Amino acid sequence: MTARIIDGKVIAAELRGRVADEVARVRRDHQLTPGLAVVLVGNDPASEVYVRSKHTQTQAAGMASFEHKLPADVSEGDLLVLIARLNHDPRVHGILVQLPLPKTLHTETIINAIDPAKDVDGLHPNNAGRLAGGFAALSPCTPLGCIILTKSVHASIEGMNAIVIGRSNLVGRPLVQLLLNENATVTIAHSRSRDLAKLCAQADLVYAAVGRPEMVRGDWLKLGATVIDVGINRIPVPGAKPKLVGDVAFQEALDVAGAITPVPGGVGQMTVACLLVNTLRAACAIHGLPAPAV
Ligand SMILES: NC(=O)C1=CN([C@@H]2O[C@H](COP(=O)(O)OP(=O)(O)OC[C@H]3O[C@@H](n4cnc5c(N)ncnc54)[C@H](OP(=O)(O)O)[C@@H]3O)[C@@H](O)[C@H]2O)C=CC1
Ligand SMILES: Nc1nc(=O)c2c([nH]1)NC[C@@H]1CN(c3ccc(C(=O)N[C@@H](CCC(=O)O)C(=O)O)cc3)C=[N+]21
Repeated sequence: MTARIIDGKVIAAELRGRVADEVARVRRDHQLTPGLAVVLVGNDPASEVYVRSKHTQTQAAGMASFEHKLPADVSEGDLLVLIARLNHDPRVHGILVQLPLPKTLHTETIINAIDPAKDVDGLHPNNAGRLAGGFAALSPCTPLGCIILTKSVHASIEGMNAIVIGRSNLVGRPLVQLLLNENATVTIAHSRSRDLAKLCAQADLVYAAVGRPEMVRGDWLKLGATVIDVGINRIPVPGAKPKLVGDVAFQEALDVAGAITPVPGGVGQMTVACLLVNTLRAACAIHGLPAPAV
């Protein structure tokens, strides 16, 4: 059996196209141009690639893009001043502070300072709490992308057994909440879990969000399982640019899974597309417009 490869590039491009159509509509009918501000502290090269692709795609969708690059030694006070300014800027509807922040900054203090209405990462406790309560919220982009990719395979995931490996605030935890909202049966695994292979063997849906290259092996998987690989691991290659690999041993999994996302070209593509969706949604909500049809 060879698994179907879920093409994140195609699905993300289609979603970005729908966002661009809706952006054109709100610009025309409501003179509203959604705007996204991205804050990058320090100059981690991997982060810069991601920030650049967000910038390009935001503009391609007809939205305004604002970039703020701050030195790694910026003070917490200065960063909080910038966030307050973005909170009050009427051109800005989405604020994303790239994580992780340098150790000298207190992440919780920074995230808490973002206006929850502009929190397109869904990390503010207001949004995280709303999601956990099953209420409407801005939800984190990567988990939203994981659900869309899953639904490209299964129209309904009600009653399916899902395992989420990883419990970070950015990925694992909110993904668990979204899966529960879809009526899946969810197992949450993490670094203290015992016998991951046995837990995976039960799962119709496997989500790997760990940050350990190729940790999930092919023989852990149930035959025909749908595998969504969130991991982005950069493996150094002498004399060449680093190779990207996921948290799943892709070649092994191909023989067992029913469908699988590649790295790159899978979840990462959806994260950026969903960021555009969240920015559009935030802009409409802030302006009292009905939720957009994406
Ligand atoms: N494709 C995309 O768009 C995105 C990709 N990523 C990638 O996804 C991966 C995860 O990111 P993120 O959630 O931010 O990472 P974190 O480091 O914040 O969280 C990793 C999670 O994995 C768990 N874990 C660590 N080691 C093991 C192990 N041996 N067995 C089981 N669980 C383990 C940790 O458990 P514990 O809680 O016990 O420490 C933790 O919950 C990374 O590769 C990251 O680059 C991240 C965001 C977006
Ligand atoms: N506040 C915050 N929110 C985030 O959502 C966030 C973050 N901080 N910090 C870093 C992680 C990582 N992340 C990625 C998003 C897209 C790709 C992506 O587009 N990947 C391409 C490849 C890119 C390449 O070639 O380098 C792909 O998988 O096809 C990767 C990684 C978002 N994160």
